[in-house]
Amino acid sequence: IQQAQEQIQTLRELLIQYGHEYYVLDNPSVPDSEYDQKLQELRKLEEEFPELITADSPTQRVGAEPLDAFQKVQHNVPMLSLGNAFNEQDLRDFARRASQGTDKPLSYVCELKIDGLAISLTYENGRFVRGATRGDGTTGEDITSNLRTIRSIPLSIKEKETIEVRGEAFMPHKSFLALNKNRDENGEEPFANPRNAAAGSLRQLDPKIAAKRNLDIFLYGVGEWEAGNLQSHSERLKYLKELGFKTNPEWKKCSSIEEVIEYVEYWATERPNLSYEIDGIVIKVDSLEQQEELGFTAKNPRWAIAYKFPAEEVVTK
Ligand SMILES: NC(=O)n1nc(-c2ccco2)nc1N
Repeated sequence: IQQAQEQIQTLRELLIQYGHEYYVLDNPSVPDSEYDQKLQELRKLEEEFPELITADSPTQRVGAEPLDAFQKVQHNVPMLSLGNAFNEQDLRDFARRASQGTDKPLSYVCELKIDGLAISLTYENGRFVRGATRGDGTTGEDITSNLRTIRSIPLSIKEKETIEVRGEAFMPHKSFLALNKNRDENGEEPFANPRNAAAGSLRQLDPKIAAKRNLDIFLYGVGEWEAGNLQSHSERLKYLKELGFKTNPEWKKCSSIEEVIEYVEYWATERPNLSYEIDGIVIKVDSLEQQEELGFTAKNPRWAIAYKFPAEEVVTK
C-alpha cells in the first residue's frame, strides 16, 4: 500500500501539472493521449485503494449525485455591480470624480469585461471548498459541485490561509456553437447567447451536465482574505496567476485616462477576434488604499466603471 500511495501521489501531481498547462496556460507539454492514459492509471489505482483518494485528485472533478436544490451562500464582502459608461465623456467624468476623491495621482487597471456570470471561489487550507454565484451581491447560490467541473479551476492552491477569489465563468464561442448545434439536432431550443448558456449550465442540479458544457473562467479579484497584504489590484492579478488561477492576459495598467481611452478603442475593433464574448471594458483604480478612500455610492464603487460596447447581434446558429 505504501508503494501504491507513492504511485498515486506522483500520478496526481503529474496530472495536476499537465492540467494546469492545458486548461490554464493553454500550452500543453504532453499529447492528450498521455494525459488520458495517466488519468486512467490513477483511476484504476484509486479504485483499488479508495482510502487514498483526496478531494483535489483530478478524478474527483465530476461529482456523482445530482443535488435536490442549491444552498444559499452569504457574501461577507459584497459582490458589487459596476456603474456604466457609454462614451468617452462618461470615462472622463469618472476619472474626474475619482481624482477629486483622493490627493495622490491615480493609475488604473483596464480589463476585458467577460460576458458570463460573476462567481466567487473560496479556498481553505489550500483546498477548493465552496463556489457561489453572485446572486443579489449579498446572497448567492452554492454551485460548488458544478464549478468543480470547470477544468481551469484548481482544486488546490499553495495559499494555506482562507482566501476568496472572484471571477467570471463563461462559455467560449466554440463550446457555444457546438452546444447550440447539438441542441438543434435534438430539437431543443438553442441558447440565445453564451452568457445564457453558461448561466443555464451552472444552474443544473446534476454536475454531469455542467461537466459536458466546456465552461471556462477568468479570475479577476479577491473578496475575503484576512492575511492579504497586497497594495494594488494589479499585484492581486499577478498573485492570482501565481496561485495557478486562469487570469485574462489582456489586462493593462494605465497611468492616464487617455491611455484608458486608447485601450477601449483598441478592443472595440479587436473584440471580434477573441475566442469568448466580452461586453465592454472594466476600469479600476489600481491602488487599494485609494479604492478604500473613494468607497461606494448607494449602488456602485466610485473606484471602478464598466465601459459598455454597443450591443451586437450574436450568431446563434
Ligand atoms: N465581467 C468581468 O470581466 N469583470 N467584472 C469585474 C468586476 C465586477 C465588480 C468588480 O470587478 N471585473 C471584470 N474583469
